[in-house]
Amino acid sequence: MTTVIPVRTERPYDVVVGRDILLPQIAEAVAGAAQVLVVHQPAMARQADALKAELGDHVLLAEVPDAEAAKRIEVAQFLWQIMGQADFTRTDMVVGLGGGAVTDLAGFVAATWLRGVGVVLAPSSVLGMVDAAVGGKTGINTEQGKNLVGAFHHPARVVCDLALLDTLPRNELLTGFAEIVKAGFIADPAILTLLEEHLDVATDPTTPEFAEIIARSIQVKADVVAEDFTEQGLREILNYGHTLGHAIEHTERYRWRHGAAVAIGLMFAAELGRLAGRLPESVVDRHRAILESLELPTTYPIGRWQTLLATMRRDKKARGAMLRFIVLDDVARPRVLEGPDDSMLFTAYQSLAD
Ligand SMILES: NC(=O)c1ccc[n+]([C@@H]2O[C@H](COP(=O)([O-])OP(=O)(O)OC[C@H]3O[C@@H](n4cnc5c(N)ncnc54)[C@H](O)[C@@H]3O)[C@@H](O)[C@H]2O)c1
Ligand SMILES: O=C(O)C(=O)C[C@@H](O)[C@H](O)[C@H](O)COP(=O)(O)O
Ligand SMILES: [Zn+2]
Repeated sequence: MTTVIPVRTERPYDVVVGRDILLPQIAEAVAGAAQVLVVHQPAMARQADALKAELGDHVLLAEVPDAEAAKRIEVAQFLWQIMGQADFTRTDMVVGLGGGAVTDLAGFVAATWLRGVGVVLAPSSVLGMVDAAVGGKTGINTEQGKNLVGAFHHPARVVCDLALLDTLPRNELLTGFAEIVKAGFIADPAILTLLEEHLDVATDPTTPEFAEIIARSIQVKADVVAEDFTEQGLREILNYGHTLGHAIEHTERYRWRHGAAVAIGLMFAAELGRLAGRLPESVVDRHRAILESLELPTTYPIGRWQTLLATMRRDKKARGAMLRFIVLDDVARPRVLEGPDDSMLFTAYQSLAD
C-alpha cells in the first residue's frame, strides 16, 4: 500500500511512502528536467545505477563519503564543480539518495546552486524518512558545530521506499527511532503507546505497525513545518533533545550517529522539564524506558560538561548569551525554557552521568 502525506507549505509537496516505489516515483518527479544529478551514499550505489539505467544518459551520478563525512564544504564544492562542468541550469534537478546526511547535503547543494534548483529526496534510513528529508532544512557541518551552514529549501517530492530498509543494519534502524520517540513526546502519544505495546512489530519494516509509525512521525513533522517553515516559533519543538544532542555529536567529532546523540539529549531535556517544575517524574522515566527498549543510549560521561556547555552556546535557538531549550510540561505539551541557570543545567546533566 502506498501512502501520500501532503506537506502544505507555500510550495506544497508530497511525501510518498510505500514499497518498491523508488524508480517510478523519482522518474515522475524529475520528468521535464534536462539533467539530473543523483547524489548518493556508497550503500545506495546499486539503486543509483538502476536509476541511471531507467532514466537515461542525462543522469549524472555522484557518490559521496558515508555518513557525516558527506556534510562538509569540500563535498559540497565537489558537487558544485560537477554541476558547473555540466552547465547545470535552473530546469535541472538534484536527487538525494541515502540517509539523512545525504538528504541534508543534496538539499543544501540544490538550495545554493544558481540560488535554488529543484531537489527530490529519497531517504534510505528510518531517520531520513521520518525527519531529515521532510521539511526543507538543509545543511552541512563546520569545525565549530553541527549544521551551522545551511538553507531552507523545499523538496519537490520525498520518496520513502520501505524496501530500501531491507539492507539497513538493525542498529542504524534503531537510531532512527530517536526522532520517532521525539515526535511521540512532542505531539503524538499514540506513537509511544505503539512502541510500548508492540515493540517487535513496530520496529520490523515489513509490518503495518511499522508503516503506521513512519506515517505518524512524518505527519507530525509535516504539520509543524506547514505552519512554520523557517522556524520563527513553532518549528523549534522539532529541536526537542537536540541542544545537547548536537553538542554531543560535535564533541564526538561526528563519529556518533545523530539518533544516538539525540537519545541522550532527550533524557537531558526531559530532566530539565522536570527541574523547571512541571514535567512529572513518571514522564521522565517513560522517556528512559522507551529509549532503552530501543537499545538507545541514555547516559554520558560526567567529565564532558564544560565542553558540551560551550558548544551548546552555538545552538541556533540561543539568543546572544541566553540558552533556550525545548522542554515538556507534559506529553504533547512542548514549550521553550529560556535562560535556565547553570546550576539547573548541571543538575539535569548529572542525572545522565554514567
Ligand atoms: N534536515 C533535517 O530536518 C534533519 C532532521 C534529522 C536529522 N538530520 C540529519 O540527518 C543525519 C542523520 O541521518 P541518518 O541517521 O540517516 O545518518 P546517515 O545518513 O549517516 O546514515 C547512517 C548510516 O546508515 C547507512 N545507510 C543508510 N541507508 C542505508 C540502507 N538502506 N542500507 C544500508 N545502509 C544504509 C549509511 O551509509 C550510514 O552509514 C544527520 O546529519 C542529521 O543532522 C537532518
Ligand atoms: O526540522 C527541524 O526543524 C528539526 O529541528 C529536526 C531535527 O531533527 C534535525 O536534526 C535538524 O536538522 C536540526 O536542526 P538545527 O536547526 O538544530 O540544526
Ligand atoms: Zn534530528
